[in-house]
Amino acid sequence: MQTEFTKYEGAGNDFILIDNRDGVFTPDAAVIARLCDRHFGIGADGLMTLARNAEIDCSMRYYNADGSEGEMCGNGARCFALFAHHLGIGGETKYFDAADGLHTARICRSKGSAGEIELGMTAVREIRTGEGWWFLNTGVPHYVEFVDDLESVDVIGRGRIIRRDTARFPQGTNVNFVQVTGNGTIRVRTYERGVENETLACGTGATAAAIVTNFVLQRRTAHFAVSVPGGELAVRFSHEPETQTYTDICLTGPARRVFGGVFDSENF
Ligand SMILES: N[C@H](CCC[C@H](N)C(=O)O)C(=O)O
Repeated sequence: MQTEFTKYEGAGNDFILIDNRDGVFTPDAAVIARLCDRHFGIGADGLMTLARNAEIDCSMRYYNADGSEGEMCGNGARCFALFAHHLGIGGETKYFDAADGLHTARICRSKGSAGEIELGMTAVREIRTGEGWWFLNTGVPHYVEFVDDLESVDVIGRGRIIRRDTARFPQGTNVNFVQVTGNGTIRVRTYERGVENETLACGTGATAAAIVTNFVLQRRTAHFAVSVPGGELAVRFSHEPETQTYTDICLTGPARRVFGGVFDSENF
């Protein structure tokens, strides 16, 4: 069977998008892992399907490069919204759900294959802290640790160990190292669940890092410029210091269609 796909990237976090409104594509972990393989497949950090939804514009499902399902992906969801836009689905603001809940995505700018998208995130859950680390769920689980020099961190080596530390993080966790570079500016490097290499950006990770920075430094700053290896993201939110609640969280950043093609399922 021939399946059409489109490749997108958001700040260098790259994805295979499949329009599955006809429901013909059946996600299978081994097939997804093969499609995401950079030598034997198309190559990507993850794969997303777009399905019909009777109440809202559409539904997104996200799979990591190893074929495991993730509840949400920030960079992926911006790419997903632009993909929906390119397919002519919905208005300027898209309404869709992911496994973590409902999302809105406003297409702030769209020109040719590229766009700027403001994505509404679900409310933060499970903030907790340990010695020198923080943990929270911004759609998917995130570990956050502050460092003085981001360049010298062994992101893959340390990330691999922390990611699978199920004694502390029962569902596993994405791992973020954060350097504060100014008031409202941070740099982040992430090692994700379900991907073997360091990704160039992680949207839910950038969001988690901005929230923890606010939480730890007890600042009123609720606007963060987040620099990641693959580009620049922005995170803003409403913060209630008395109860430490974070709501109306928005992640803004780029998304771009890179190329499209067809694969033959029999080969995967
Ligand atoms: N790249 C992502 C996160 C993917 C989710 C994932 N790695 C997991 O927790 O399973 C992002 O931009 O938010």
